[in-house]
Formats: sequence, structure tokens, C-alpha cells
Amino acid sequence: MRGIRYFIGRIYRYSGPILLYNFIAMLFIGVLQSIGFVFIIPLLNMTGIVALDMSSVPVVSDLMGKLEGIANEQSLLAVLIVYILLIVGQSLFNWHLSMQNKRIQQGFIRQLREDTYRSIIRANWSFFLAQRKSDLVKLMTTEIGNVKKGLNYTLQFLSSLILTSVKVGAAVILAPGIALTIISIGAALLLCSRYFTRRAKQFGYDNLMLSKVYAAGITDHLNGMKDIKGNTLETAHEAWMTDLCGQVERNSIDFAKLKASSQFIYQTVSAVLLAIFVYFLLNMFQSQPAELLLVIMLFASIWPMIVRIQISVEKLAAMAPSFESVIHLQQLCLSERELGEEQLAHDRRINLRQGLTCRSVSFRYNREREHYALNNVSLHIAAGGLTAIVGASGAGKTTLVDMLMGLNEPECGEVLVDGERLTCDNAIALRRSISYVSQDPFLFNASIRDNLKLLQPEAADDRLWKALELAAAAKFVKRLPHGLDTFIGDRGVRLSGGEKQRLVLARALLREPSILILDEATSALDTETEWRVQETLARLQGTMTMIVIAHRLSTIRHADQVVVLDGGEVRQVGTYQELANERGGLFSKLLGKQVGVPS
Ligand SMILES: Nc1ncnc2c1ncn2[C@@H]1O[C@H](COP(=O)(O)OP(=O)(O)OP(=O)(O)O)[C@@H](O)[C@H]1O
Repeated sequence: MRGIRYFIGRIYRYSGPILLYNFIAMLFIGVLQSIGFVFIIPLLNMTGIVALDMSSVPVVSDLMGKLEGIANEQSLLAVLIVYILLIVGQSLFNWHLSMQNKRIQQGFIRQLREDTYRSIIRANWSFFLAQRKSDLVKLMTTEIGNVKKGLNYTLQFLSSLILTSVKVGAAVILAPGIALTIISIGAALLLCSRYFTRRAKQFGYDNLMLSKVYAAGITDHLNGMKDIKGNTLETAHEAWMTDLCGQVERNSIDFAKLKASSQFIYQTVSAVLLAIFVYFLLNMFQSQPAELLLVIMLFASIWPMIVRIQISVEKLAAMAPSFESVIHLQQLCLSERELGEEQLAHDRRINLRQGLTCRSVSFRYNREREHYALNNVSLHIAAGGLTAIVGASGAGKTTLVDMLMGLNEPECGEVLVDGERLTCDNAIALRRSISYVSQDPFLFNASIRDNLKLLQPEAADDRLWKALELAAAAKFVKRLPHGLDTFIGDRGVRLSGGEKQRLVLARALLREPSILILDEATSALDTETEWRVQETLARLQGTMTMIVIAHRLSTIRHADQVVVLDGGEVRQVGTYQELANERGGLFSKLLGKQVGVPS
């Protein structure tokens, strides 16, 4: 129950004195309930329904003695008024308590969501390479939802525990023997119920694992729906779904069985216990009806609370895996933290003057494997120039660009920005100066205008149109029925591949970056549009540093420098023409494989 202890600590840190105040309110409720309990027997006596001898019961007998001094009618009135006041007092405390608890819960969950999201988003790139997106989505939605439920159970558990303790204290004063017997049996049962708690936790884990598989599968299937349909894989995916749903169903039914069994055992034990008490008190000790009534009332009051504690513990155990997975993720993010407040506080940008340099940089995605994605890479990317990075698929082009942006950290060697070592302290300033267009650009389900303004929220429409012109996108946007206000669907699904690329390029240019990085950013364009984009890049040459990854070598003819990568190593560096003239070189081989590209 490390997770539960941790979260009680976190609730306390969040709510501070309010939680203590709530505990005191619970103590008051317990005391008021106990006083009400003491008043019931005199009340019954006064109504004349029963005439119970209270002389052997402490506190109650004193109270009866005091009431005897007052006239019968008045004493009944007094008892009734006190009784009403007690109930009103309890209700007021309860009302206040439930409002405070709701505030603690909502505030705590809001803070937990914000903290978890902040820790995720500030983690380094290698964290994201290692995580499944669906796991993170599930954690931010379902698991935090479970933590919210768990929080509720924790507060219920604490309030039941406090109320039970107060009532038990009152019962020990009123009828010590009987109360201590009930408590001992209750405690013994709570200990025995550890079996149920352990099983509940196991169900929680199984459920967490199954729901992870479910979320990941659904995400994959929806992302790959075109492939599923195109390859008629519907039946195979339906079978996967049926199998998984069966497992989820079985797990849920087994858990429900466990809960029902534990409640059945508690109810049976309570009935048997009550019968045994009544039998023994009546037959063995010739008990007075007053004591008998007390036994029944004590039992009826304390036992359900012991059962409620057990139920809360079981429910908490089932939620524990969710608590633990949130803690685990937060700790992982902390250990993989890339950005602190200091880095985000300033809005410094770097205006690249000399260039970016790699000195003997090596990098592996998995340090347990021998394969180096980059091996002893040394190169200089001059400021203001256009550097093209080429090579076969898997040669290490994207890895190199990620390294230059400070997303990947070199295992050996170093990256220099204008001669200064790239560390997490200047990585943010560097990235603020970069516009990066990835192979799989990010567009969200909003209008073209909102997508363009993602990096420059204050940009006016004329600047948007200028950026669209530069990216050869203005013509197609003007043709859309709502122009800039056209909604483009999830990840821009309502646009063609080439339109998406041009839109993302326009967004990148809108930022007027010091460094523009294009990773296969024009691969989906037709020849004519690509030629127009090339013209734009040629016009921008000299105004910013451009790094272009390209498979189509026709697009890099104007490059100031071409870097040829192979198996994570730099094989050639030179101008397009120099490399094309190196007969037998890797670049001329690549050129040879691309029909129609001049050498
Ligand atoms: N997240 C990752 N985890 C493990 N290995 C990776 C990861 N990303 C890339 N690699 C490996 O690193 C090497 C370089 O990959 P990289 O993506 O940099 O190549 P690339 O030249 O950009 O390829 P492409 O042209 O196909 O995009 C490859 O062997 C690839 O399998």
C-alpha cells in the first residue's frame, strides 16, 4: 500500500490544515453520534414503550438520574430537543465535511493532472522513444480517473476509521466487556481479510495490464485503418477484440465474485455473532433487557463501520496499481527530466553566427546493443548555408538532426552551437530559433488559421498569406470553401499529403527562424509544386541556416554542402557537384540509382 500512503501524504501536502480540520469534524460527528446513542435508551424509557433498568450501565444511569429531577413531560421535551440538536449538529458537520472533501478531491486531481502532464512534457526525447503513446494517454485519462475514485475511497476509509474509533471508545465506556469482544472479533476479521485485499490488488494489476493492451491495440488499429481495410484484415482484428473483451469480462466477473464473497462472509459472521451474543447473554448471564438492547445497538452501530472499512480497503487495493503507475511515471519523468523552470523562464533565442558542429559524436538508441545509429560523426554546418543530409534509409539522417536539435544526447563526443557546447541549458534557446518540419508533421483538428498560428499566435492574416505563398500553399487554401477558416480534421486528414506538407512548411516559415530543418518535408509534392518550394528555399538561402534531409536528390542541387551518411557514419562531405564528380563515391552511386537526376 505504498501508493496509498504516498497519496495520503500528497493529499495532506495539498490540503494541509483543511484535512486536519476535516478529521476534527469527523471526531465531532463521532462524539455527537455517540451522545445520541446514549440518549436513545432514556428516550425509550420515557415513552413508556419499555421500562429498562439502566442502573448497571455507566453514563446512561447518571443521565437517567439527572433527568429524574425534572418533571416527566419536561424531561421528555428536553431529551427530544437535545436529540434534534445532536442530529442537526451532525448533519451540519457532515454537510461541511462533504463539501470540504469534494474541494480537496477536485483540487488534488486538478493538480495531479497538471503535475503529471508537466512532468511528461518536460521529459527528454529518449523518454518518448521508450514509451507507448497509448500508455501515456491511458494514464492521463483512465488511471488518473481511478486515482480520483481511490481518493474518494481513501477519504471514506479515513472517516470510517475515525468514526469507528470514537464509537468504539464510547462503547468501551458504556459496556466494556461486550465492546472489547466485538472489537477483537472485528480486528481478527480485518486481519483475515488480507487475503481478499491481496486478491483485489491482483485484480487491479490484471485490469491495468488488460486495459493497457486494449488502449494500445485500439490506437494502433484506428491509426492503421487504411491498411486494415486495404488488406482485408477486419476478421483478424475482430478476433483480437473478441479475445481481449473475453479476458476483460472474466477479470471483472472474478473481481465482482471476490467482492460479493467477502461481503457474504462479513454478513454471515455478523448474523452468527449477534445470535451468539444474544444467546449467551440471555442464557448464561441472565442479562437484563437493557444490556441486551445495548449489545444489539452497539453491534448494529459498530459492525457496519468495520465492514465499510474492509470494503474501502478492498476497493483501494484494486485502485492501488493505478496509484502506483502514476507515481512510477512521475518518478520516471523526473529522472528523465530535460527542462526545468530556469530554462523555460527566459525566452532567449540564438541567432546562429558561425554554425553547428559535431565533434566525434556517437549515439546508440539502446546501450545494451552494439548497433550505433551514429558513429564518430564529425561535421560542421555553416550558418546561413543550405546543408543537405542524404543517405539510404536507416543511415542515421533523422538521428543526426535530432542530435543537432539537442533531442538526442551524444554517448561520446559533443555538439557545439557557435562554438559553445550544446547542453540542456542552451538547448531551449536553440530550439526557439529552429523551425522543424518532420516526416510526419503535426497538424491538429482545427482551422488552417489556428494550425498556422500555433508557433506565432499573434500573426496577422497578411503574414499568414505571405507564408502560404512562400510554401506554394496559398492557391489551394484560397480554393477551399472557408479559406483560412477551413477545418482540416484529425492530423489534417481532410488534406492531401502534399497539401499537409505545404501547410506545415508555411507554419515553419511564419516563425522566421534562424535555422530551418526539413526532414523529408517535400517528399509528397508533385514535381511542379516541389520546384516552386525549391525556388522559395533558394531565395531564402543566406537569410537563415537550412538543413534539409532529402531522398530525392534533385531537390538538393542548390545545397552549399552535401553530407552523405551510411550506417551512421559520415562517408562524404562536399558540394553537390564535387560529390557527383567523385566516381565510385557513395553519392554518385545514389545518383545513379535515381533516374533523371543530373550528375
Ligand atoms: N526509436 C528508435 N529506437 C531504436 N532504434 C532506432 C530508433 N529510431 C531509429 N532507430 C535506428 O537508428 C538507425 C538510424 O535511423 P534514422 O531514423 O536516423 O535513419 P534515417 O536515415 O533517417 O532513415 P529514413 O530515411 O528511413 O528516415 C536505424 O538503424 C534505425 O533502425
